[in-house]
Amino acid sequence: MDFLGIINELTKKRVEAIKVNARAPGMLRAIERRNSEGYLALIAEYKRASPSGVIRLDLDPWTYFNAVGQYATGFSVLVEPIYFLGSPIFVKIALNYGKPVLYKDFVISREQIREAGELGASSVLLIKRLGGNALWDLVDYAMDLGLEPLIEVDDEDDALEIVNSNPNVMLGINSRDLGDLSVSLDRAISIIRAVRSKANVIIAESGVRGVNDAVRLAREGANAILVGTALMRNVELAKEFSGITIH
Ligand SMILES: O=C(O)c1ccccc1NCC(=O)[C@H](O)[C@H](O)COP(=O)(O)O
Repeated sequence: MDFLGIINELTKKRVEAIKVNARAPGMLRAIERRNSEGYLALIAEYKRASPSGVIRLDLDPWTYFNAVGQYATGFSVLVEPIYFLGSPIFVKIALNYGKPVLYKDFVISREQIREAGELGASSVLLIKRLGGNALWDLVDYAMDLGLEPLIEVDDEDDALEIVNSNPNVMLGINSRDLGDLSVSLDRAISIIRAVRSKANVIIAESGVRGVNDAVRLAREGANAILVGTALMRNVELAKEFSGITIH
């Protein structure tokens, strides 16, 4: 098939996605359900690039979601267009698979949360260090729109502040320091240990390279792992990640 034939087929699929008008199922309940079955929940992230560079451009969203969908509890979709080569259309495409969908951006405004709701996402990422004093207003606004906030932290003090303020929210613990972009699973595990007795649901984000990393996080009390790079590079890992038990 020549390029025009290929792009014509892809464009037809994209147009179909644009027509989708649906709300994805809830992320929190899906994680709790997977945990009740005795397994760590996997949130598979569609991530084409990052500030470190291009990850994968030859893996279209349909191929990715088809490959990981049967093993993932939910999807995370980057919509940030500059560093991550993301797009809101990827959220619409993810809706086709009947799974919860996390709208992933650097959210600083109600307009972005409104976009997440209009697209049909289940959940929206709110980064504690980015939200600052507006964080709880953004949390309330998201919940008013029927979205589940995932509040992300990368240090122990912020994690404790969140779980002491609202233990019922989903807490994302990022092993990536959003200041210097260093990644440390040990730091994430230290934060998990500090809050696991108080947190409702802990999602360990970033730096999961393989099964051993995921098993460590499960043993320390993570309810879910959010994996991007490793899955974009090898979608076969989804099956392995989905079979990790929690204690
Ligand atoms: O992924 C990055 O390099 C990054 C840099 C700066 C801010 C945020 C960044 N990532 C966003 C994420 O939260 C990750 O995409 C997600 O946790 C998956 O991480 P990974 O499995 O390590 O790709």
